[in-house]
Amino acid sequence: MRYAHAVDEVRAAEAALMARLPEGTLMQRAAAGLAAVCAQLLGGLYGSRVLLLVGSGDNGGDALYAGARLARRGAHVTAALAAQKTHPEGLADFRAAGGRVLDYARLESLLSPGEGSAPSSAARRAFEGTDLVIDGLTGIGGRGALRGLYGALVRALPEEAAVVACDIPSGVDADTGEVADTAVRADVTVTFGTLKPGLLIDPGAAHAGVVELVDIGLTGLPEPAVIAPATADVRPPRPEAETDKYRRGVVGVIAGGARFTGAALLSVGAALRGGAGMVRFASAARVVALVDARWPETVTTVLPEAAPGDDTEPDLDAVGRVQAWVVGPGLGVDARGERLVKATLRSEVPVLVDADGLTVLAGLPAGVRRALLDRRAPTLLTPHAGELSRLLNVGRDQIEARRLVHVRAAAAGLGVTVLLKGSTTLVADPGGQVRANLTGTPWLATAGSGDVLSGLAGALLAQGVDAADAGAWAAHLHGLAARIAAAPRRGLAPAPITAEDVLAALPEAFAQLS
Ligand SMILES: NC(=O)C1=CN([C@@H]2O[C@H](COP(=O)(O)OP(=O)(O)OC[C@H]3O[C@@H](n4cnc5c(N)ncnc54)[C@H](O)[C@@H]3O)[C@@H](O)[C@H]2O)[C@@H](O)CC1
Ligand SMILES: [K+]
Repeated sequence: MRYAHAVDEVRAAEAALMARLPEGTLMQRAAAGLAAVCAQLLGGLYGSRVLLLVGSGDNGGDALYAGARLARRGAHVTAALAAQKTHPEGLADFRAAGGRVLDYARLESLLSPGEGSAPSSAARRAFEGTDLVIDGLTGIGGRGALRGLYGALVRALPEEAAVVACDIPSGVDADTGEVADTAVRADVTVTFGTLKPGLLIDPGAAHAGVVELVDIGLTGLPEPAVIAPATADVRPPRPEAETDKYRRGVVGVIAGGARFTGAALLSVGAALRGGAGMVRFASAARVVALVDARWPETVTTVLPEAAPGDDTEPDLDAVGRVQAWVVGPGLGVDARGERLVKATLRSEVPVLVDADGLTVLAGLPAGVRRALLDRRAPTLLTPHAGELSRLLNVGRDQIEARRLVHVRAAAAGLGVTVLLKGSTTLVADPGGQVRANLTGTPWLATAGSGDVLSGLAGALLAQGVDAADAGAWAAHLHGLAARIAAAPRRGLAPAPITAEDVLAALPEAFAQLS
């Protein structure tokens, strides 16, 4: 499990600790950890060329002290001072260790653009041959787009050098993972005390590379703002010898309609492979026939079409007893879809609403929606950014840029658990805790993969897993399955996959759980 804390929480814990320790102790601990990771990456330090990017705050101080440690062990270290004033004691130590300083004025002239925003050839020449860059421009104090020389410096970095970010890649918002404009792309981020949410959530996570946590002795941190389960933390119930199919959990899937049938097939398949004892499926006759043919182990029910104008609630009792409902994939957003979404939400078992089911919810008057979602049993909504945009009435771009903020707002505002799909899938509880999934892969961005996720999470809900774990564990397994499908053998380059491939790889993903 990886834990991340918000910046305010880190600062409060650091302040309490600093008050008890001699001045500068924490920074020395941070710098020692940073230097150790850099030394390991470089292999031999002697004669290696290291470039420090030094900003105006303590993040720059960490980089200067770490640079001094590397210089004392024989590395050629240059500090590019991107601010007029940098950490004075750190700079003095760096100079005393024999470090070379590229001061602000010199850096400014090196970076003064030739054409457009491309780095000047002078900067390229100056940085040529660098083995390793240590990014100490901004850490948890960074706000908004990189200003002054920072952005130009980051854009002028030599491509061949390894990049180690100090605490968080500069340009990434530590609390949200937002990247306003330019941000450092690190191979490794060495972070101190605890992870920051921006290291776990895209787009920030994609800039962080491998995240190494250095213990600086922080204690008294509150409950983490974001947690990221590891594979060992994913523990779906295992059937025991005496478990029968009903006790393992029965999932009811209501999916597919006049236009879409594939979504129903994928969702049912994933529910079957997700460990449920039985899957019941209900839909229009045409979809039921397809499900019967593809998944004969499913118990199916044809839902009669309502006559125009007839808004009596569908009889879900006719489908049989279930321990959780999955409603929405390919359902359609017409009156039929609306009646089915309402009927499942009025039941007393956990409900997962996905895809068209979410669009239906978004279209309901707020009061009706609130009443439907005010239920005792767990409710899990699984939107992608577009569906969440409709639910929150916020632009899709806004959601993509600030995923953490919006998934939390949705869970708190709707009073249910919300799983936001995307490059980093996030699952938020109404209470504010968020789980981030680290197994995602861009190969998952393929039609139908969300239908697989909904069936899988539904199967976990039916087995009694709570909504936040069901969402997070399903996302984890789904990501593992996609990776297995994309690169089935070690050493193979990943290849494009379909949702069917993800479905087929689910048993192997389960096999990786301890
Ligand atoms: N507080 C502590 O106890 C410890 C802090 N440590 C380091 O200190 C860092 C936090 O230091 P600070 O609070 O000084 O903050 P930072 O060094 O992260 O950044 C703050 C400085 O950067 C400038 N700045 C912010 N956003 C900018 C932008 N977009 N463009 C250009 N300039 C920008 C601000 O004006 C300010 O001068 C941590 O990330 C960590 O690296 C470590 O030494 C461990 C101990
Ligand atoms: K940094």
